[in-house]
Amino acid sequence: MDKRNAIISVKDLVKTYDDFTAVQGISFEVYEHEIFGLLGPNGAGKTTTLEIIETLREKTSGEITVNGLSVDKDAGQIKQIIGVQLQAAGYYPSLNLVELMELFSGLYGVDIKPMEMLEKVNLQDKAKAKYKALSGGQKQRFSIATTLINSPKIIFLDEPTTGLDPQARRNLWDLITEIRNGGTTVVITTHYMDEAEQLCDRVAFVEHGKVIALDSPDNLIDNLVSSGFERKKEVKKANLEDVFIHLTGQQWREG
Ligand SMILES: Nc1ncnc2c1ncn2[C@@H]1O[C@H](COP(=O)(O)OP(=O)(O)OP(=O)(O)O)[C@@H](O)[C@H]1O
Repeated sequence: MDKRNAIISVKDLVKTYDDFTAVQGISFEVYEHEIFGLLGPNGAGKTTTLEIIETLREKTSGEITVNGLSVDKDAGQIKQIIGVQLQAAGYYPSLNLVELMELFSGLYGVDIKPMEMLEKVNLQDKAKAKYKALSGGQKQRFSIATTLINSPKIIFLDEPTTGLDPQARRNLWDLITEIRNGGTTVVITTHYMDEAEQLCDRVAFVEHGKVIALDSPDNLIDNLVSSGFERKKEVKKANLEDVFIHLTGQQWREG
């Protein structure tokens, strides 16, 4: 197989906060056009790692390139080719979604059609709504739309489905997959292993600031099984989440 093209390369990344080392020499590559998951317990160092790659946080040491650009020398250029979810606090309460899109595109210095951006995330019917009037899933979709404003090569999604119901989560998985299929590389963090299994092409498990495993979900599961691991309880063909989806349907919820 041809070697895949690495769009992000992280080598020996270290981050210390005073005398605490949050990231202890992490190395990994993210390939172009994949959905790459950073998984691990609370406090493992995932957000710190993402924010350093996004050039939003200083590293202590290590080498990082994004599309061949160095975070040390080319932070401005990196910002132009990545999409990052903005903090909800930036969504001025008196503006509607179209106006917010216009505001953000102005900040990025790009000319976009707000309705087209909202259509991408199926929020065209909410164009005149204020952000605070959206449901949790709609807020996340809007936030993902804002990452796409500058037509980025890579988007970073930090726990995009936390707090959402099973339908809204699955809808977001479809959306994230569509974005990837459109040619954008996606880096995501999540605490949901079913999500990582469904969505991610490859995942890195981070624990105490180190990568302890990195592979496709399939390979990681197969390796565990071949080591002799067996689930204690026999798995049913469906789970309670399947019941939820079966009962309530899969369509977008606009209520
Ligand atoms: N600005 C900071 N100053 C000091 N310590 C920090 C700072 N930011 C993060 N940390 C610490 O670094 C460690 C890693 O935090 P980080 O937010 O990267 O973890 P995470 O893997 O994203 O966790 P979670 O899954 O809870 O979001 C934690 O112990 C955290 O308390």
